[in-house]
Amino acid sequence: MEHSERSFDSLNESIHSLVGLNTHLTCNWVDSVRGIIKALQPQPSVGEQQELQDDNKAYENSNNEDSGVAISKIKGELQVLDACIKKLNVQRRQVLNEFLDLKGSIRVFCRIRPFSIASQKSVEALGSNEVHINLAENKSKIYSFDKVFHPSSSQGEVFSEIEPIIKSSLDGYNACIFAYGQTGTGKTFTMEGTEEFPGVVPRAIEALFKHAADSNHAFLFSFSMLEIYMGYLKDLLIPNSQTTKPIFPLPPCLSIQTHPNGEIEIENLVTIQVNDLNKAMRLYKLGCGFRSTASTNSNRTSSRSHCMIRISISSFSTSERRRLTNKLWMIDLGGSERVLKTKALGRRFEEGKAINLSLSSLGDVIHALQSKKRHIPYRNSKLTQVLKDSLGDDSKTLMLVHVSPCEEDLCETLCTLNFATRAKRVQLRNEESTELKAEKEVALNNLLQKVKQIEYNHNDVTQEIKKLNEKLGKLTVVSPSSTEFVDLSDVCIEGLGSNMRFLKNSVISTPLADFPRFMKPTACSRSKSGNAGVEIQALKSRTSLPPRKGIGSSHRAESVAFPIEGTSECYSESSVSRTSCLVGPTTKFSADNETEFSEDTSDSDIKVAVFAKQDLSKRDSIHKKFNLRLSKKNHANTTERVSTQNHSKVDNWLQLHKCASNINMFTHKNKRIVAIPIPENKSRVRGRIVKDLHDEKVPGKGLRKRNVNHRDAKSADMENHLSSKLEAEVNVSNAYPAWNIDEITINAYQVLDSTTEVSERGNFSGPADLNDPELIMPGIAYQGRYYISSSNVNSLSIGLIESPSSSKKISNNEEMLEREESNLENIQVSGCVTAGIKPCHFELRSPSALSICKANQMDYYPVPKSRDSTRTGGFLNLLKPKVHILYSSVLVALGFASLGLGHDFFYALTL
Ligand SMILES: Nc1ncnc2c1ncn2[C@@H]1O[C@H](COP(=O)(O)OP(=O)(O)OP(=O)(O)O)[C@@H](O)[C@H]1O
Repeated sequence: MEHSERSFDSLNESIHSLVGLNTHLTCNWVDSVRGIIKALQPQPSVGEQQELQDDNKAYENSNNEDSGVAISKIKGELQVLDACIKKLNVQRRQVLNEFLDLKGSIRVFCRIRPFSIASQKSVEALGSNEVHINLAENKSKIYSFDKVFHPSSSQGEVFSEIEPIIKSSLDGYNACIFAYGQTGTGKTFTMEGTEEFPGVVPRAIEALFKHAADSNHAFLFSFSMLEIYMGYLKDLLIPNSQTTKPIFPLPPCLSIQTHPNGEIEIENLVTIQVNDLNKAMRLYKLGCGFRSTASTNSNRTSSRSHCMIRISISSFSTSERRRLTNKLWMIDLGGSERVLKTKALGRRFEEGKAINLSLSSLGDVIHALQSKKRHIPYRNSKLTQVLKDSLGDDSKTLMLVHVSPCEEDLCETLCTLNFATRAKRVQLRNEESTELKAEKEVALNNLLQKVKQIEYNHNDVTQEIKKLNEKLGKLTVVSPSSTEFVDLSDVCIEGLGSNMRFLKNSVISTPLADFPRFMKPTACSRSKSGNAGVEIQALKSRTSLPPRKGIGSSHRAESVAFPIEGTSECYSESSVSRTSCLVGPTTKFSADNETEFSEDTSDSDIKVAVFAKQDLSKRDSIHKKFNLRLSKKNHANTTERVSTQNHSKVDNWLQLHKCASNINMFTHKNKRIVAIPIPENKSRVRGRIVKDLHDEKVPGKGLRKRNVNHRDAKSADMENHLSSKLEAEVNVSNAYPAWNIDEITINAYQVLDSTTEVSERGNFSGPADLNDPELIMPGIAYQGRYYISSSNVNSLSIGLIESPSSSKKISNNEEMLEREESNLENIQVSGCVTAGIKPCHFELRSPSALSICKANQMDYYPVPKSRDSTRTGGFLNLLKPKVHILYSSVLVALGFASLGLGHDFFYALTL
């Protein structure tokens, strides 16, 4: 009370201050206001306070009880609804499957390209199922298809017919969508489309993400893209030689492997997990950019290969899916063409031949499948080998046949329709009775209605579940959805594991001896293509591997996938060497080291990889390292983290391509030489960063240091890169006498791969191989012969180190010193490299990098550069004063002639 009285005493003062009369608000003022407010509230007595606390407790308890009941009630309802959803999913899958089966497991659609006015029309669509062909004046033929698209049909209409197959693929069925047809009839337009009219592939990707989001299951999509060009598989997510700036070393070749359970995997194919539509689209565009296309007589941008997009879908609700992981293939086949008509020559001719051959093999396979033949000739082409597990009874196949309406293409149109006839027993109009047709139509309609009804119910139930989850979220601190997530996280672990089934399967111990000899390897298959760079690594590492006999138990793996440090989460099936070249020196794996191949070259395309136990554990640990295990706790966060991880990884992959596009490549005598860009502002020298030295004047020495920019490096490399065995003899001599060289260093570099060079260049600038004392030459050594013999060396650099007076280190593989122009001609370093039995000699104008790049380039000799150029430089220097005198004399003569000034004046000018 006393307190309140005191407060009231100061009320007057406080009110003054409140209305602004008191300009300085002091602590006292604040206290007094607080006191007034407190005093105005009636203070409960001790008894009252106790009562209030009891009331609160009781209220809280009753509240807790109520909410507890409500929560358990909602949970019960959720369980019922969940069961209902599962039931609906199963029903939908069954009905959709029935519907697709009735339509035929191999369905053929026909799309007629818009008519060009210049020619006569001979092909027309009749209704939505028939194509009418005018053969001659009184002759015509009608073909029936599952669906015929008129020339005016939109991309959306086409896709709406394809969408059930996309849905079916989410149910775990393997599916193949082909675009087949004569060249220039619109296959690429249908599949890829344009910005304005997106085709089947972008729409399918979008639909996959949409349906996956609508469903209550977690899906995992992995994206791969390859092409079959002239019978060779090429990864379209890796730049290749067809594109302007390929990476180096060449990516390892792709090979087709058959799992004992019949599944097909493509070894070394880059597979990237995509969690988001945009990223998937970006990858798709990236792949499209690397396709082999060329201008032909029939099409300005003719696809010269089969382009194959594979989306692997994994989901974790095992009971409702046909498979845990299934594949959706979308294939833009190369255009069939009559070589005589297209008048293709040379390479175009070969490409056309290869395309026609593989198309014919595809026709054979589909025909054999349709006729239920015992032997299906999958092995006749790479295309059918790759699709072996996705073509067949248990898969959905859709052939989108494209025809031209023009009369001049009639012959090709008939060929295309004959192909379609083989693919599906396309009946001529009268062969199928109208009654039968009508019955089928009714049945199809009924099934379609059923599917729609089920989907409608499904949506209702999903909405209900969402509402209940929201309610539950409000009632509980720990969101009920997190419990859902916990379940999901379990599934995720299972699913991820299953997606990477190779790891699980790999646990099945299979003694090496169990494999027949023909499954083993081959020097030939290894050296087949693209593995030259890897080969060195393989050879090197082989020494460190335990002898083969010692491998007691090894593990069979159909494919191996693991995420790569610092790059995309790319599941490169067995693509260990490829990925290591993307990652850097720390992640060194080589498939070749770890894989047993077949020795039968004819069987080298289909092989079973056998991995050593220790390697699997290595990969396993990588899986762990990269958080592929999701913890139950904080799953919501984890999911988010995983998804952002994936996103960033796709970004990394795309980023990597940007880097790769900066890698320049040029050829000399059919050998590939790579010049890798050096960052302009800084470069690493022996582990420390050296600032840009461009045009920096070194006091007192008259020297200019500069970083070798990319162009310089390129030209220098071009001229100085030598072939070699990994044995080199270097003779450094004739150094410029005025340059007090104290030390000559010869550094051997172990260039692992292009990425290593790009990112870790500095780390390799030390004397690399490093235990060899001959590699570093201390003391004065103007001349000498040094022998470098090491299997680990694939790049050398000569460096000259100045006397302690200047104590400037002036060389590095990346950093060259050049004299002032006037001195350039005097600096010479000559080297001699023994390449096999043929020694070759070269000279460098400056003490720049001398690189010996790559093995297996025995016949590659340097272009002598320096002698000519230095001579030219020296000659010019000699000429200079004479030219000057000549010039002055002319001036003098002109002066006399025109101005008539005195002789002495002009003479002085010449001095
Ligand atoms: N339905 C269509 N609507 C509009 N333009 C089309 C349609 N079909 C094809 N075209 C156009 O015809 C040209 C050739 O098409 P496209 O390149 O897709 O043929 P293709 O069958 O893939 O040929 P190739 O087998 O030689 O690769 C393109 O310019 C394309 O835009």
